[in-house]
Amino acid sequence: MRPFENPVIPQRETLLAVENVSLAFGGVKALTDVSFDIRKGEIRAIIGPNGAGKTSMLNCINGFYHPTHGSITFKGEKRRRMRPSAAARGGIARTFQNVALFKGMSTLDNIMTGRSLKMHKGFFWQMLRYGPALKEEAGHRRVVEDIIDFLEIQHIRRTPVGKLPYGLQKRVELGRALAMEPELLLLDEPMAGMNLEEKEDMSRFILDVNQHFGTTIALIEHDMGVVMDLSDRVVVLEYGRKIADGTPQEVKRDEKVVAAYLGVAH
Ligand SMILES: Nc1ncnc2c1ncn2[C@@H]1O[C@H](COP(=O)(O)OP(=O)(O)OP(=O)(O)O)[C@@H](O)[C@H]1O
Repeated sequence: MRPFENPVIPQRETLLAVENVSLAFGGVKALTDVSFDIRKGEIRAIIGPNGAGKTSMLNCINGFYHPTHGSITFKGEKRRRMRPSAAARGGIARTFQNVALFKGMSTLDNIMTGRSLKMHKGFFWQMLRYGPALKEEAGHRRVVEDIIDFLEIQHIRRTPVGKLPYGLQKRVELGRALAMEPELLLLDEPMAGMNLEEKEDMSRFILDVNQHFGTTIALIEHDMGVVMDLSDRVVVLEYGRKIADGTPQEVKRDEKVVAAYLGVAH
């Protein structure tokens, strides 16, 4: 049993609340009146068949898209519109369905880019390698080296990420998101394209991030085994609408969920 499910632990506070969110692209309704919450410290899965609106929902949460209707409240602050940079500064980091890294740069430098929002001495001073900027950079490097140790990728710290196998690129992307020291980490299909061993490694890192750093995690995942093993609660979308919400066990038994997945290959 995941610690979160222990009945003696009182219900955790809400970190993020999605309320009646709708999103349309012209005539296409990507999301219709979706509400759910993410509690502090939990792993929350967002699942559903292809085109259900999962990525659109993550994009609303981190400010890439602005809901046509509804609102998102993060740490008690309700926002109709939020820019991705403001979301990142506020503590929301994400990874993408297709790895989005600087392919020619090393693992170390890619993860270092995750620290840019934390840098007080601006780019200009960093370029001049001005004293205080150098001292600050050393501090950021220590954080990045800790993340590299944590993710067990010391052996590839100097390798350009474009030369790495896909599974390791996904791990570096996780490292870059962790470098932001997020309160809420959004993972868009973190296991996509991975073999079984890579999936097991990634699952272990996701659980470790959640348990050791207390990071709240929302993840989109198609592999049901992974969803059932990792998540505390699951929200299910179909055609842009929420059709179920509950523990993995509850959701698995839900007739609407079973029907939504019948005949859908995942
Ligand atoms: N930028 C966009 N412009 C137009 N339509 C879009 C855009 N982004 C998403 N959509 C549409 O919104 C709907 C939801 O798409 P979304 O990518 O959020 O689904 P998903 O559940 O993440 O799918 P998948 O599992 O295939 O990644 C789809 O009909 C999609 O075609």
